[in-house]
Amino acid sequence: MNKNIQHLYHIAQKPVKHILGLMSGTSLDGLDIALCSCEGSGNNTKIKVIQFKTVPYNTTFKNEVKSIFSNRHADLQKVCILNEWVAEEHAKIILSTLLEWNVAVKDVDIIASHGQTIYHAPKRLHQLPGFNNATLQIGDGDHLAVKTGIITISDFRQKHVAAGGEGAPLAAYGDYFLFASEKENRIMLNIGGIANFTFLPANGNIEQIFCSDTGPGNTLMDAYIQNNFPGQFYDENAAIALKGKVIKALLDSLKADTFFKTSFPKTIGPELFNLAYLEQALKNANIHQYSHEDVMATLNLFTAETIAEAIHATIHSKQEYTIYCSGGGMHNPLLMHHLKQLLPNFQFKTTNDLNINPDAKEAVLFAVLANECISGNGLALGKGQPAITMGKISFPN
Ligand SMILES: Nc1ncnc2c1ncn2[C@@H]1O[C@H](COP(=O)(O)OP(=O)(O)OP(=O)(O)O)[C@@H](O)[C@H]1O
Ligand SMILES: CC(=O)N[C@H]1[C@@H]2OC[C@@H](O2)[C@@H](O)[C@@H]1O[C@H](C)C(=O)O
Repeated sequence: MNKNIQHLYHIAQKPVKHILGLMSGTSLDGLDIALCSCEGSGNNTKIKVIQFKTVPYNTTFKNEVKSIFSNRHADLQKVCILNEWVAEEHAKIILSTLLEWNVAVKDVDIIASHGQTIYHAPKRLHQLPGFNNATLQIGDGDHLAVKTGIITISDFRQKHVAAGGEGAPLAAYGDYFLFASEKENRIMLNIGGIANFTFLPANGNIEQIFCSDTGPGNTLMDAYIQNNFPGQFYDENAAIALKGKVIKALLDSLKADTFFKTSFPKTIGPELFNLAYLEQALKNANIHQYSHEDVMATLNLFTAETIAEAIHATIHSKQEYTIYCSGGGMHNPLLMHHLKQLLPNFQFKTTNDLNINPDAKEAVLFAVLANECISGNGLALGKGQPAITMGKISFPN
């Protein structure tokens, strides 16, 4: 038997595995690294985050990835080169972080790497007859495995597309295993570049469980800041939005896209929600003069309203639900203020209350998916989400 298969077989049977979950999201702020201990699989999964860190990307990394990110006219040679380069950069970050944590490479069983999405093209976006949903993540797993010496599971989204999904959001699988409760109705709300939520009613009816994007999280706010406030990456503590007034006509125009009327589950990315989208909304609303502060105030409320409306559209009963927040947007005080106003009957907590650091949640999700890939079985959730295990396995030699 190939020694790698033998080694993997051994890992798959370990009562406790150490899995390094990696997420590089649409915000391009940094690489989230969560070292997790995983016990069991499926509904019996128990995860502890032993270490977590977001390693911020330097300007070169951001600029290189931005040159192709959600860009239909990207240079194909650049795409080819970056697929390898992103993995090399991630491998360097992993090795230096393990050193900093004093964790030996041999003590990590598996790397679970999301990679970097560079283009996400569900059918509703590309609308090309005869072509299916498609999504592309770079930072190839083979390079990570060879450079780190650790078995790597990567490219989780392709199987979801192959089995009839849109390749995202995948959070439902991890959210169900880690956070479903028989006592409490839960909504797991992640506000990253794009916002998404998982619906977890306490009735135990797996058919009802799904996860969907709601629209922009921070992506439009971040893009506007980066374009108009040189040197700033995001609206820290909503300092700029708090100085502005909402432009109602712009808000209505931003909300007019058919994405918001499409049924769940659905996904989207900065391929739609970008500065061109904002420009078009300004044009449609006939707005020619405005302050940056007013635009930021409007974008902030736009994010909040589209999240709240998606949650209202899902929950028809009078039952109580608790919203567990995660992702960088939960640190935006104005956004959270709006959400609490718009969803007055909901309790707000964070995944910290469920023992998972909210900034680490997505990296933990990929650790869970890798654990399922080697030790679990496919899971059928509701709304036609495919019953599959996900990820491709790369050996170091
Ligand atoms: N103090 C803060 N004030 C306002 N916004 C903040 C704050 N801290 C973080 N953010 C926002 O959170 C963003 C990062 O969020 P996160 O790391 O969850 O995104 P991501 O993982 O890249 O996204 P995705 O889940 O879409 O892939 C920042 O770009 C910023 O917009
Ligand atoms: C294609 C892609 O990378 N999508 C991401 C993105 O970031 C948030 C949202 O858009 C979500 O759909 C997804 O990530 C999370 C981890 C998911 O699949 O659940």
